[in-house]
Amino acid sequence: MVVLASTPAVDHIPLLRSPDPGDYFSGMPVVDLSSPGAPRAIADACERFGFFKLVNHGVPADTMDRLESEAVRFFSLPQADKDRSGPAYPFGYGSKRIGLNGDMGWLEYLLLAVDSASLSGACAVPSCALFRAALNEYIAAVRKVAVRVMEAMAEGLGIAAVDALSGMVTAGGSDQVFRVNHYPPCHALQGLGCSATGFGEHTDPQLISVLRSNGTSGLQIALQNGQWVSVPSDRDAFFVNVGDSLQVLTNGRFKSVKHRVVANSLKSRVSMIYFGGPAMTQRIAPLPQLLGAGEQSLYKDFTWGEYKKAAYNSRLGDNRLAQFHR
Ligand SMILES: C=C1C[C@]23C[C@@]1(O)CC[C@H]2[C@@]12CC[C@H](O)[C@@](C)(C(=O)O1)[C@H]2[C@@H]3C(=O)O
Ligand SMILES: O=C(O)CCC(=O)C(=O)O
Ligand SMILES: [Fe+2]
Repeated sequence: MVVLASTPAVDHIPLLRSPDPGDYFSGMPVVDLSSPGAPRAIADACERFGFFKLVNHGVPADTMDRLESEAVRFFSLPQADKDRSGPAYPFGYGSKRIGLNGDMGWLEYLLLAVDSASLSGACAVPSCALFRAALNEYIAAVRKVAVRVMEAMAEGLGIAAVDALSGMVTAGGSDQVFRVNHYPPCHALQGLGCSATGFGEHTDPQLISVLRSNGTSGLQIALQNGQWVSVPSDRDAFFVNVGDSLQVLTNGRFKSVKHRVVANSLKSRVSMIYFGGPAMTQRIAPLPQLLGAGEQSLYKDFTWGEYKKAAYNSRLGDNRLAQFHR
């Protein structure tokens, strides 16, 4: 991190040295979901990086574009109108503050509850009918992709029950969240050789996160050796993250990937992310089918409800799983 005499606009936002363009992720696994080799390729990418790019996923470009343009329209509203959709917690519009424990980023966002395959009936935000329709269409589609990916993960891991993982997000009471992030350009830092932190480094607590962004890069992931690399944007693809809970279910075989977003000084970034979490009472422990003879769980026993509570009491960059290690 760099310390600069910052401008008032970015006061309280951590600054990062601009990524070296040479640090683009050249070894990115790209998985074709329509190919017979997808299960093995997905499992391999989750073991090596906890992250991969997904193509040929079958979600029409229109579905993605419609939501993107409705989101852009929403984030262009006057601040007072957007604030009427707040606060962010438990669900709603938020700006710069992330979580409830003092984290800040150069972004604004909508955090939304998902109920089976659409926005939760109780979720009044956003109030615009077109935006809600675009959200519901997109959420239904991305959730299907998440289910297909989790089925492929189970197959790639050699588990006979195809729904061993996906069943956790399709079960009644599963805890699914949807988030739309907008990172405005951070003009104040143009030419200064550093960038504002859009979304600070963290791992996602859930099982799986499926992200789609516009054509503005900014997402970075940490490789297993600790090196940060930038993920080139691709508006036609999804990017899939392994979350903490999936790392535990696989007893550490799949890696929960550390990631962050760096704001661009010239262009806005819009991302939409589906987070697949299980029901609050779901026990999070290594699947017995994955434990070799005599192999013990690396983790203490806990439920998703217990883990979520601990996660929401933690700071963004904390190693949340550490307290659950045996
Ligand atoms: C600082 C925080 C924000 C977060 C809750 C937390 O206390 C730690 C985990 C964060 C995270 C990361 C992934 C998702 O964006 C998110 C919605 C989630 O489930 O966990 C956020 C939380 C948030 O923004 O509220
Ligand atoms: O907005 C992005 O590109 C990623 C944000 C993220 O990691 C998150 O919301 O958990
Ligand atoms: Fe994340």
